[in-house]
Amino acid sequence: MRSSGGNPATVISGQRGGGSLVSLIGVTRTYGRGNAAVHALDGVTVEFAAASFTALMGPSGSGKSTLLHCAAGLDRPDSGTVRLGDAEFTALSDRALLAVRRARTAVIFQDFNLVPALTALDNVLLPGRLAGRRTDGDRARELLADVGLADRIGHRPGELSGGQQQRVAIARALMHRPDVLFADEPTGALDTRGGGQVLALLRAAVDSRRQTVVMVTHDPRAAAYADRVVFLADGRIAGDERAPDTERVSSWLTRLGT
Ligand SMILES: Nc1ncnc2c1ncn2[C@@H]1O[C@H](COP(=O)(O)OP(=O)(O)OP(=O)(O)O)[C@@H](O)[C@H]1O
Repeated sequence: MRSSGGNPATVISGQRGGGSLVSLIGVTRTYGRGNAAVHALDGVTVEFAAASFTALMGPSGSGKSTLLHCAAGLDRPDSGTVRLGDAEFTALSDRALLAVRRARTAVIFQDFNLVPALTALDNVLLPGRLAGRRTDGDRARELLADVGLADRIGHRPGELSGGQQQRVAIARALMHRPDVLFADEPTGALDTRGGGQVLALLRAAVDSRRQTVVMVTHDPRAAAYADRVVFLADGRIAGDERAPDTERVSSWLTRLGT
């Protein structure tokens, strides 16, 4: 086990796969001011290697979602640096950041974020249409088949189970071949079977497509699909576990008071 108190000089690197793809150095994010200030991230330094699967865990309010959002460029830190490859998010204009995010990242949320009026196929095609990219229906159908939904492409979200909806969201996320998939409790609303299918797809994105996955989860069984678990407590890195298993992750969480 290794840990860092968030010292910017100590970069916790994500081994496995290639070198570091995503890095945060000395990142702080504070909400509110004065006595009401909440230090959601308090000097976090961490790297995520290319083609690796990392789970972010920790007690409620420890800063997991804030870290994910800063790493994904959805939120801007107050200080510190966030990089994706050679793109320094913290130095980019909003417009340039959006362009990098659209090209190289995808985000999967707990509540799927599908458009209820659109079919599975049209949901998968929508981000490309909004970004003005060429529509590739064959690829969308292929991805829906890959996630086990070949016979559901014409169904709307309301006609699909939670697990099926999340698999549509994964097909949508994979459409533009992102380097990094950020997932915020992607199995939080699913039963064990549906959650297992989603986690297997995220694992396959890393193993077969060489993509990088960073996932917030509260579930030690979900974390066991990852190569590594980074633990947060009070906005700081509290631990870093390689090749995690359910038991070790659970004992970490007990120690952190979860
Ligand atoms: N928009 C906001 N305004 C004010 N405070 C916020 C905001 N977003 C997050 N916070 C606070 O920052 C801290 C970290 O929040 P964050 O959502 O990152 O934690 P988390 O570990 O993901 O929690 P959970 O497991 O409950 O989802 C919390 O104390 C939270 O209340």
